[in-house]
Amino acid sequence: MANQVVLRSVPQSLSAKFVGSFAYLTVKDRLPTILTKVIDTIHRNKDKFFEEHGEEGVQAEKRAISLLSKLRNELQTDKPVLALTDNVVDTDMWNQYLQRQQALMDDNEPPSWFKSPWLYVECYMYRKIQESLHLNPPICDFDVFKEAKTKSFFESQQPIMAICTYLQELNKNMDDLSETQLLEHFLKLLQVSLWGNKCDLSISAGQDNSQKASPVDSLEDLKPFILVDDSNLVWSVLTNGKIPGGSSKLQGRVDIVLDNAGFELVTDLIFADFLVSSGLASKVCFHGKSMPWFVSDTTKEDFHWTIRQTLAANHKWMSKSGAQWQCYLKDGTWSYYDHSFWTLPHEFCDMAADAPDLYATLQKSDLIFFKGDLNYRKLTSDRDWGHTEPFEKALRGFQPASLCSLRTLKANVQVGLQPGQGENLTAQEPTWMTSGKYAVVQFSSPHREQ
Ligand SMILES: O=P(O)(O)OC[C@@]1(O)O[C@H](CO)[C@@H](O)[C@@H]1O
Ligand SMILES: [Mn+2]
Repeated sequence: MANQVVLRSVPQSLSAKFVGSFAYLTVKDRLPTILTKVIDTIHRNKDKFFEEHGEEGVQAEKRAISLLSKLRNELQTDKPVLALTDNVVDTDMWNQYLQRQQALMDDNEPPSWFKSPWLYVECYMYRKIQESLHLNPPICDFDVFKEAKTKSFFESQQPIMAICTYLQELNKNMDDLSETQLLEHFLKLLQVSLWGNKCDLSISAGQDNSQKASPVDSLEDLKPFILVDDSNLVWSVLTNGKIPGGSSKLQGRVDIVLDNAGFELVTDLIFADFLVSSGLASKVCFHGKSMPWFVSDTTKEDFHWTIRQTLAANHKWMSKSGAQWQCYLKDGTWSYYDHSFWTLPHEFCDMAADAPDLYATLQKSDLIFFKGDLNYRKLTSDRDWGHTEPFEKALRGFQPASLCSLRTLKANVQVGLQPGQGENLTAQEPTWMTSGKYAVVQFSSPHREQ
């Protein structure tokens, strides 16, 4: 009974079926463009495939491109979404999900690109890119987005140096900090990690070669764009409910569900370093993607590559930071995990039932940070919620531990706002939900008293 009431009160999924919506424009314009870039990347790497696998590599390249061109055509002409055929670890999960989507369709129509939920078809596109490679074994490990991720890391060297310098200076003085100073630094580094999610991948972009292009310097100007700021509740968890002046640190386990590689990943590593070196946390578990995903998302390879590059940098504080991070990984203070659930199309409220092992892992955490926009869409089931609906309600029972979303807005779902706040923003700036200019630090806890 109660379940039926909950089901009926869930708003509909965002979808390209709403012509003119952001979902519609993404499926119509952005996804085919991404597919075209993927095809181009594979083609440009033809010589590499030949060098590595001979003629077989070239044939694999041709077949993969042909599958991807077919996919792009199916997308653009709103053809049915097809079952996967690559027989790998998550294939059955995807095909079962397709059946679930089928059951949701009116008049027994097949799920399709413009009629099904946006979250589903967008995730499906990235999984289909992977299928086109899985079906062509010599090139199945090729990361079609690697070049873009690498470029974004190298283009952000200036702010990366600045933030590593900030971290190392802070670490030197950590023992002398008062609780109030610790809180100040915590807020700064949390916000650096938050704005690291901005779509251009670099907070200091456009300030060209200025030496003082530190992400920390921009924070004050960015504050008005944080629409919900629950940082005090996050701090409260990390200090066992003590406000500044007290001296109780959680020293527990923090999990970070990562989003993008490049500059954002570095800001997450910096934040994680601070949490450990300040004693606020004793352990940090990172969660990344087990396949190339949404162009810039972090895979295991990206994670370790980034740390190696930071260590190898010709910059004292960057290099010191990288060395410290290697040590944290070696001694188990930090650990990296991936799980196929993160690259499934499921809303996170499905996790307890569909990936109970991952849910149980997260339940062991004291505080989980979810980075970025896609994680927010999955937390809130990517539905058309009213802006004043409570975050807890949109989570629909997903509550493995205290959690905090650090997200810049790049899709039109936003809950937990004050009455009138969303309407005012819409009146002033119609694209406020998709421009990446605004952000939220949104917290929820199973132990929350209010
Ligand atoms: O999760 P992220 O990296 O912050 O953003 C992912 C994203 O770029 O992809 C989708 C649009 O195609 C949106 O959810 C969002 O804008
Ligand atoms: Mn991403």
